[in-house]
Amino acid sequence: MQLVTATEMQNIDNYTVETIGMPQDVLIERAAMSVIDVIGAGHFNLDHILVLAGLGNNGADGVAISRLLYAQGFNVSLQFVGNVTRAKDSVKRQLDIIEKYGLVRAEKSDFNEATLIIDAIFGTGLNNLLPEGLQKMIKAANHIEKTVIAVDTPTGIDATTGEVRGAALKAHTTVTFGYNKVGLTQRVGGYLSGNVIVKDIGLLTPQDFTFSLPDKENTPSVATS
Ligand SMILES: NC(=O)C1=CN([C@@H]2O[C@H](COP(=O)(O)OP(=O)(O)OC[C@H]3O[C@@H](n4cnc5c(N)ncnc54)[C@H](O)[C@@H]3O)[C@@H](O)[C@H]2O)[C@H](O)CC1
Ligand SMILES: [K+]
Repeated sequence: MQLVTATEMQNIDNYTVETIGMPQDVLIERAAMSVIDVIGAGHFNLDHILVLAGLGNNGADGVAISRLLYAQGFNVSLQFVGNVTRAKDSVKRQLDIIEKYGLVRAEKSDFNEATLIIDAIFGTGLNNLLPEGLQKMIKAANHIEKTVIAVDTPTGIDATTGEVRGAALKAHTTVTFGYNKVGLTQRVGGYLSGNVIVKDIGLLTPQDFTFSLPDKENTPSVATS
C-alpha cells in the first residue's frame, strides 16, 4: 500500500482543488460521507455521538459529519475545540449550513454521556505541540477509554512521523482519506490509530507525482537467491 507524508497529502489535496478544479466542499462532503459509512457499519454504540471539531478542514469534515448524522435522526452533539471566530472559511460555510438545519453547537459537552466520539480536531495540518488545555482534555478522554473514530488522523499524532505532539487521542478506528499516512503506521501513531480504513474521496494524484516512499505492495521484490 502506498504511504504518504502530510505534505504529500496536502499537495495532492491542493492539486485536486486548485488544478483539477474539484470544489473543496465536495471533498469535505465525500470525506464526511465516508466516515458515516464506517459509523453505520454496525460496530459502534450510536446512542449519543459527540463530534469534536477543530478550526481547519479536519473540523469542516467534523461539522459535515454532524450534519449528516443529525439529518438521519441520530442524537449528535457538536462541540468546537478552539475559538470558532478564528476558524477557516470551509468551517464557517459548514456552520452556516448546520444552523439552517437547526443543529445547535454545544458549548460544553460531557464526555461521559457520549457513547461514541468523532475526533475531527486536527488532521494532517497539525504542525506543532497541541495547546496545553487540549492536551489535558485528551489525557482525560484517554483515561475514560471512550470509543473514538478519528477523522483522517488521531488528533495529536504527526501524520508524517507518528510522533505525539504533547498528547494524542487514542482511536478505535481511523478513517483516513486518499492514502494511508506514514504517521499512522509507525511509532505511537501506529498504535493510537487503531483499525485504519483508507477511503477514496475523489482526490486526484498528478501523473508525475513522486512519492518519497516506495509502494511496498506494488514494488517487485528482488529475488534473493
Ligand atoms: N484540503 C482539502 O481539500 C481537504 C482536506 N481534508 C481535511 O483537511 C485536513 C487538513 O486540514 P488543514 O486545515 O490543513 O489542517 P487541520 O484541520 O489538520 O488543522 C487545523 C489548523 O490548525 C492550525 N494548527 C496546526 N497545528 C496546530 C497546533 N499545534 N496548535 C494550534 N493550531 C494548530 C493550522 O493552521 C491548521 O491549518 C485533513 O486532515 C482532512 O481531514 C478534507 O477531508 C478533504 C478536503
Ligand atoms: K482528527
